[in-house]
Amino acid sequence: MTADKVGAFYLGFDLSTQQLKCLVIDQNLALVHSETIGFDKDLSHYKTTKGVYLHEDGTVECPVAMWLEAVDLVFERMSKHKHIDLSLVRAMSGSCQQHGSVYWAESGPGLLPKLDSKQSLKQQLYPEAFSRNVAPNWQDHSTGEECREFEESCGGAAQLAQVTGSRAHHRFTGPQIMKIAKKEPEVYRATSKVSLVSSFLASILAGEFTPLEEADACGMNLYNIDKRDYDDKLLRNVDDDTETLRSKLGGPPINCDKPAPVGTLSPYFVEKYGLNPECQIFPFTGDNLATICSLPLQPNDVLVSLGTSTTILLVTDQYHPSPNYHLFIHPTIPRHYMGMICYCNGALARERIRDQLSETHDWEPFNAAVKSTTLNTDNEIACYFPLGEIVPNVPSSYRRATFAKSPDSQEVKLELKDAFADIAHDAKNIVESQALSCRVRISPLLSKDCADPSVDLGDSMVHFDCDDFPLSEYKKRPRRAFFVGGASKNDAIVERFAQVLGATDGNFRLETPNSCALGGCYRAMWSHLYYGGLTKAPFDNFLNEQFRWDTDVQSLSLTKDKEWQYFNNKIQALSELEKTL
Ligand SMILES: Nc1ncnc2c1ncn2[C@@H]1O[C@H](COP(=O)(O)OP(=O)(O)O)[C@@H](O)[C@H]1O
Ligand SMILES: O=C(CO)[C@@H](O)[C@H](O)COP(=O)(O)O
Repeated sequence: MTADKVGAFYLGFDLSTQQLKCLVIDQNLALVHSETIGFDKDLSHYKTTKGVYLHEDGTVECPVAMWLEAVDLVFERMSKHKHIDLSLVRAMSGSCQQHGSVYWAESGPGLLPKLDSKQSLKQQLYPEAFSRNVAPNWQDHSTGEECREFEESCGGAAQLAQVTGSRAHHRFTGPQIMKIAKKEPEVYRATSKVSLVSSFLASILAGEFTPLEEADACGMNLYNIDKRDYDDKLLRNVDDDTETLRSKLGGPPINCDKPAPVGTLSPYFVEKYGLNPECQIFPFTGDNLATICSLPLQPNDVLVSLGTSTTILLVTDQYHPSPNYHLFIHPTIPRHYMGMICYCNGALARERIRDQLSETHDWEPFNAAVKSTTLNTDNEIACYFPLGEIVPNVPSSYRRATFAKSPDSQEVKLELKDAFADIAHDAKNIVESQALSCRVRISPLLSKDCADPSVDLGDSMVHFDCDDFPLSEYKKRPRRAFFVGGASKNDAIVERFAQVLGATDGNFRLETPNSCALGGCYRAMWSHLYYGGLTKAPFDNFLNEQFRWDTDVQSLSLTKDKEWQYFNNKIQALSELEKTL
């Protein structure tokens, strides 16, 4: 690239529920250092449990002062590190837990530019700068009433999803602010500005109040994605005076189409920790949105996170909202969205079957069944939901069936079963059906040109979630699939998922506990270079070229067409089976 990059560092933060993490990368995208402040351990005087206060009524919140202390502590530790010259940091960005909100008092934003480096952030900002000492956390589930009102005001869950990318959720910021306006009216009145956790941290670092970032603002149930503006009908759920609320929200969110700094680093950090006064602060976003920036994900690529839950993140140009998943504006690729599908029943459901095959909780018998080519499950389909499921939205349930296609009508007939021949069938079927559920849910989000022209699926209709689809919808295949999370180290599970999803341009596995903070580093670096005219490459091309493919991901085998086509036959059966739930 250019000489300007020589000796440059970029910082990526992640202010999550349990910790504040800061990663340092160099100009070659190599990780140079990582610093973590664990809230329960390093700031134990706040007496949080896993970073939060849990209340009996379902309220979950985090102390804002703890975050201020964590920011000073992370810089203090990094400044003592011999190998990191903080004056070489050119830019910072990062991510934070989504949906959480911080409430500034009238005097709060004005205090930010005047911070004295001889005192701490907490001494100078807390409690005066805030109208509320605690911030609602995404685990809060105390806003059932508010969610109902949000959906009713819009005509229902599907309509709210159409406008904002998601139906109403307890954790989303709109219902949370509504609850505070209703139940703590004096606090709401005393609030001059509301930040998301992401814009709060960006404001602290920039030393001035910073508006919300547009991609993260999609997690509020307040932002009209089509109009790219707050929706007055939805704002009225919180405050009849929508202009007042717009002002509290800090005006229009920061547009993600082109990178621009929200400011340069506050003199507070420059003087106190020896950072560069020209260091740029670029917008911060939500953790999932930053995760897609940690990989060279391009349109129609999919990230499959096989953690406790299964979460699919996907880059799409198709705005096809559903009450069962989320769409957010993409933080770095213009005219694109991030689709996020969360399943409750991932690893724990698989573990139950594993344990029926092995008293010692060994994955080997489970894996042998998943990989078996002789165990015949061709006409079997099943759903395993020990927990109520989000997609499809059903209570805890198990269903097993065999199926047959009637030769004349193309219809699929199910025969429900209490059990299959043995548990090995369940092992194979659970992995296949979890993956098939992902395949049918991501298809409507893939571009039309992802359809495989060599495949004819017929004209039958199927039903998933709130929509009827022609079977031809499922000719689409993602471009590349990236696997992360605990179960991604299991070859049998990953290979089966890869076969069912059918990515055309490769399957990859990566092991990193740092995704969102790393996404912040990459966004900081690309934004700095793009804004300074040092690269013209869009974010996805830039990362695709610069990415450390040799060291940071493992390339898995390509999906064979035949293996993918095998599962075409089970789509109608899954649709019929879900109708029985
Ligand atoms: N070798 C393995 N095979 C299958 N699953 C595994 C394996 N190792 C870990 N897992 C699964 O990974 C899950 C945890 O995933 P992880 O990403 O670490 O958690 P979290 O989502 O809580 O961050 C466990 O519940 C376990 O079922
Ligand atoms: O609510 C969501 C996404 O909608 C969660 O993914 C939180 O954003 C998780 O935050 P962490 O504590 O994991 O950072």
